[in-house]
Amino acid sequence: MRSAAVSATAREQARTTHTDRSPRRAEHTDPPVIEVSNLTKRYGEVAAVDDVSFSVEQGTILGVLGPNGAGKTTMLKAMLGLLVPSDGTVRVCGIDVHDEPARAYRRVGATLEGARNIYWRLTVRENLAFFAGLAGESARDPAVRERHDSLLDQLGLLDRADDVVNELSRGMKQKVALACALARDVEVAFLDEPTLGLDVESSVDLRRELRRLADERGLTVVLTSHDMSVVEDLCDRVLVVNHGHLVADDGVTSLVELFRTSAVRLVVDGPLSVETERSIRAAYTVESWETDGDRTRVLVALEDANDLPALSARFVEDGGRLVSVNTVEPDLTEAFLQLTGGEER
Ligand SMILES: Nc1ncnc2c1ncn2[C@@H]1O[C@H](COP(=O)(O)OP(=O)(O)OP(=O)(O)O)[C@@H](O)[C@H]1O
Repeated sequence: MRSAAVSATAREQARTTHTDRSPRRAEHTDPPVIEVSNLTKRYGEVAAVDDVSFSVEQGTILGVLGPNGAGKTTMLKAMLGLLVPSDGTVRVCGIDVHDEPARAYRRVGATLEGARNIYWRLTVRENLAFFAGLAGESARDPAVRERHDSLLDQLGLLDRADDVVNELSRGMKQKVALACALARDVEVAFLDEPTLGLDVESSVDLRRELRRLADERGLTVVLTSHDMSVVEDLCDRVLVVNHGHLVADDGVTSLVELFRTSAVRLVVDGPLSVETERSIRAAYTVESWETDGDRTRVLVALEDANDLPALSARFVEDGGRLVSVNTVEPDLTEAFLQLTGGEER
């Protein structure tokens, strides 16, 4: 993966390019399922969420990315009506979540703190029945029972359905929490870090199930994640949040496309004079240059692949030997680092 060294121009480009290019958006004519308008939440001097607006169409899986402390959880809580915003409004299924939280809540499932909100002394199936019951649904209703069985099956929990949650592993508890969020016939699911703590297989099961629910039932999903592979693999659209601001709102492919410039990693053994280094740095965008004994590793941003032979030739003109040349394609992780300034927080 590339460093964020050449990111200034790309970041500027990204900041001025964001908004509304969800591939699904153009296909829809229905009103959006979620409408967030000028949402702001301040804690004293800190604006955890700062004047954020966006809307989400039915059946979209929306990923919310951002470094630690960017404002993702605050945004999710405000969207769920769990905290009072300093400014702005949130409508879910046309209902203002702050004016009518109970009515909005009936349409929504959520997991916010892993498996902490489920009942560890009840069995898996009893938990699902309880959460469905909150919306007036009965687990004796064959349609509800079928939904629960399907969820448990897809998440690999069917054979543990009658076990007390307390006896399950941490990852399984996490999956039960997700099943509970979807136990009612909800239209929107808000999932904070849904794959955290899941093994690879469980994470894949969960992604598959969310995709199925979005495609077959039109479930709209908003999830936060620090796992780029989950977002890249699952989400139709990505919001990138930094310091409470929306810095990007786009499809995964389009976000990666913003940083289309490829990089080339060259490893050279042998001499490389100071003059050669200077002339390469003057002619190309060198992102990193590391020398370790006789070996030099260099990362160069290259706009045009046709420049590669000339670049390689520059590295061997002092008599060195080219050990390897690899192109490095941009991915969502790189796009994220560039959009957020590559900050480790
Ligand atoms: N109850 C609170 N009181 C004061 N400040 C808060 C409170 N909740 C959040 N904050 C601040 O708001 C900012 C955003 O926090 P938030 O938890 O929304 O970030 P996040 O993007 O979810 O982070 P992480 O990825 O670490 O979970 C941070 O600066 C945080 O310290």
